[in-house]
Amino acid sequence: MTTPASHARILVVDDEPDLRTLYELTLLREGHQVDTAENLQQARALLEAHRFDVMITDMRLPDGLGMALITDIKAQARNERSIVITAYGSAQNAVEALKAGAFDYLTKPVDLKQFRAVVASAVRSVTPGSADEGALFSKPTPGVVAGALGQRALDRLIGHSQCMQQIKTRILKVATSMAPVMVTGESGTGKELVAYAIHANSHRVKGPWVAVNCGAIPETLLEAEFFGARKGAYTGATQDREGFFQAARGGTLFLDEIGDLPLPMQSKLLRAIQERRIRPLGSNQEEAVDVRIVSATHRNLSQEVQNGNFRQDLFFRLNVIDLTIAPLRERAQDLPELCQVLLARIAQESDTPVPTLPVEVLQELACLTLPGNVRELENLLYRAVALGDGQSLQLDRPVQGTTTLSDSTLDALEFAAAALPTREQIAPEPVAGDLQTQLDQLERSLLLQALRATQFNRTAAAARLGLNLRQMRYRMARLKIDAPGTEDNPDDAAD
Ligand SMILES: Nc1ncnc2c1ncn2[C@@H]1O[C@H](COP(=O)(O)OP(=O)(O)OP(=O)(O)O)[C@@H](O)[C@H]1O
Repeated sequence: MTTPASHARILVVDDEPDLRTLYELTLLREGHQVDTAENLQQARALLEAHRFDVMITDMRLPDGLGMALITDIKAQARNERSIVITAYGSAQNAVEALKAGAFDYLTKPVDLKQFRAVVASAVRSVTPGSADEGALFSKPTPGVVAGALGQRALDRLIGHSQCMQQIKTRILKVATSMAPVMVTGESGTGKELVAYAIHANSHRVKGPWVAVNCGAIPETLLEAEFFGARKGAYTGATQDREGFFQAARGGTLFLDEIGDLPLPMQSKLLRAIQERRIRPLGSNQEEAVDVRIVSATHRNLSQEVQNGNFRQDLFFRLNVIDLTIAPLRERAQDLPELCQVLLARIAQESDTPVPTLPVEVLQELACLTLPGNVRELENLLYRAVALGDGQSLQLDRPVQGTTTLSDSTLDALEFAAAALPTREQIAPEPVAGDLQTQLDQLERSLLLQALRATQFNRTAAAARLGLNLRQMRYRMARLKIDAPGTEDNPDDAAD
């Protein structure tokens, strides 16, 4: 019989009897089944005999480091989620444990509320059927599989180049832990799409997705925006306000353009991440933080650290796992598929037939440096469609540089182009004749245009169309328009 996810089987490893008992009682009270060990040897024996949902281990044990258990679990491809308890101030240990595959960590002295929250989060993330005796007779652990929402988020990332395939595999791998992820890549390479796919494939998918552009917030408002503010904390604060950390509780906080954060705010963010507590402006009470942080930057942050513009300790904290997206010019094989999908989207928005993409245009595109990557490609294609005769495309070349294609790139490009579906295969469904359907289609394309022009910020898109956010949400739901952050959590999305 499999343990229900909310009543998990948990192994606690700690050499201090009082702490062991405290953790055990806390977990029993939550309805979990608990086994305890006081050293590595006992823990290994228990792990050999049973499968658990979660293992909680102290870092320092009489016969070695708790890290060894995390490494064992990883090496044996077991399903246990490990939580490591580290001494206060040993940030390095926590980061190393996360890198070694720990699900999460806690710092001593352990706050029991936080302890329960972290365990609950680990239990929620466990693949059903992975623990207890039932699992001993079950088939080998399947690989990580995306849910429907997660799959859709992955599908939005167009491209089958080696880089994109690796990125998708890594998204699935890193999604299951709480370790902070940093997504790097040039502007327009899809960092936000990747970050959202991590959220959509994590056990936090039912929680909010809050995307923040750190570079777009005036410095004086940063603290209140991040941590919230109490009524009267500053002129104009007429009521209590939630910050990003509160809004993202139980979900993912995406900190885009993290390199733009000024140094004083970097210190405050570091403290919030390290201590997992925040204090809203004007409040004398701290609140526990329960968010997973994914950050992104187009800057070279190591360089920024060297130049003294970014705190090394914060970099270290945020960059536990890094995902780097190659620029489009280094993955020319993605170009045909990207053009095809983007052109189909543009055609649908403007209710015109999908134009053909002559191979010469494709080659011309592949020669461009495209510093703005996919976003720039999108804009180029928009202009090309507008300038074209409705059948074939005409490229309005940007002023920025070009590169010469190597023979292998040309081959890859031609191969990828040949594998694309034909125009007939991707032609949109013919429009049904009735007025309401046609009006719906027109409305849909106008909403999509506004959303795309505002990076899917629904508030800004609504304003462009003279609507309020509620009307926008209603129309998007009615016309089944998905946008990053709007599925499942319409109230918690980026805007
Ligand atoms: N692989 C991809 N497949 C489909 N669309 C993509 C891909 N990469 C980027 N895009 C599109 O390009 C645009 C920019 O993507 P996104 O905002 O995720 O990039 P970014 O790297 O976060 O950009 P910035 O650094 O400017 O914040 C979006 O419209 C996105 O849908």
